[in-house]
Amino acid sequence: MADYRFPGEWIKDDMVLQENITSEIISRLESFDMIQGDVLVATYPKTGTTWLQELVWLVCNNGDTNKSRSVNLNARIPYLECNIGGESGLEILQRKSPPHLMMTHLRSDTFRTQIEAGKVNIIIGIRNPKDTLVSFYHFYRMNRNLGNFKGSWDDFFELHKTKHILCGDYFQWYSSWLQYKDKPNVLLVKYEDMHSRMPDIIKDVSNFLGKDLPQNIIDDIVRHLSFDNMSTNNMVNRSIMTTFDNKISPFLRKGKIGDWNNYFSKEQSDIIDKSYKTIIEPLGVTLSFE
Ligand SMILES: Nc1ncnc2c1ncn2[C@@H]1O[C@H](COP(=O)(O)OS(=O)(=O)O)[C@@H](OP(=O)(O)O)[C@H]1O
Repeated sequence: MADYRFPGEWIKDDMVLQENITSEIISRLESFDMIQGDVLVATYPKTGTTWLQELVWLVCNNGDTNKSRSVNLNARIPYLECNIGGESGLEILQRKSPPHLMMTHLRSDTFRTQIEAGKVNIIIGIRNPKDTLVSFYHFYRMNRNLGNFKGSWDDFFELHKTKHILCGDYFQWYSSWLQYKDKPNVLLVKYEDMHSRMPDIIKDVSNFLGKDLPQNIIDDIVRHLSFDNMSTNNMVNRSIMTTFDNKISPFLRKGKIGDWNNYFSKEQSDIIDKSYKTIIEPLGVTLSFE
């Protein structure tokens, strides 16, 4: 098999991070003061981050779909550790007045002090690992920064098995965050629930953040968040990002549950099932795969 591993300088604390995510940004994040009312969306890549960010922003902004259609999502909920266009999400955030809405793909270790202080509201997004990995595989293919990954699905699966994947191993990542899931300032949102009962999820997020939205606004948000609407909305579909080649695979690709059935062998599926049963379920979390 060809060597698809990343260069050594991309590895920090046993986790692969893009080279522009520097140790300096990470140490600044460790000491960043998060205050009452701030909201941190924490997700492993490809678990519905964008979908959840858009939902959270709309809940916090009284369902203002006009504004969300005219301002890029990265400007509304900065991606803390990522350096886009010469500045990190943290720098973008610091120009805004609080309360701060922010997103991270880092494991919880970086934010231990802020989590334990209990002020920031944390929303952890999760999706079943099989669909997550398939989505990640296509993301690697369309991402110019990742050399438009040329390997096969099997090659990609092997990379994940050796944990040599952006943001590290799915299971390790969720072990780090799910230990906090029962804290009062933490809410867990499942991608599959956003599919099956979006109005309830909007209400759960609203209650968690102390917002009370009328039914007509909830209905507007549900419509705005449909896959068809988001795929054609340039403020969320990442079509303006030059690092992504949407012709290879669109950022909003299929948006389905169970697409993994088209990729996984029985052996690959068994490997993921085993980790799911030994790592995720004992943490009190069950996920839908179909
Ligand atoms: N509205 C809506 N409905 C259903 N599914 C949606 C929606 N918005 C985003 N998605 C799907 O989420 C996947 C992208 O995940 P992320 O946003 O976490 O990607 S990233 O980490 O920010 O790069 C990616 O999944 P796949 O289609 O399976 O690749 C997106 O299609």
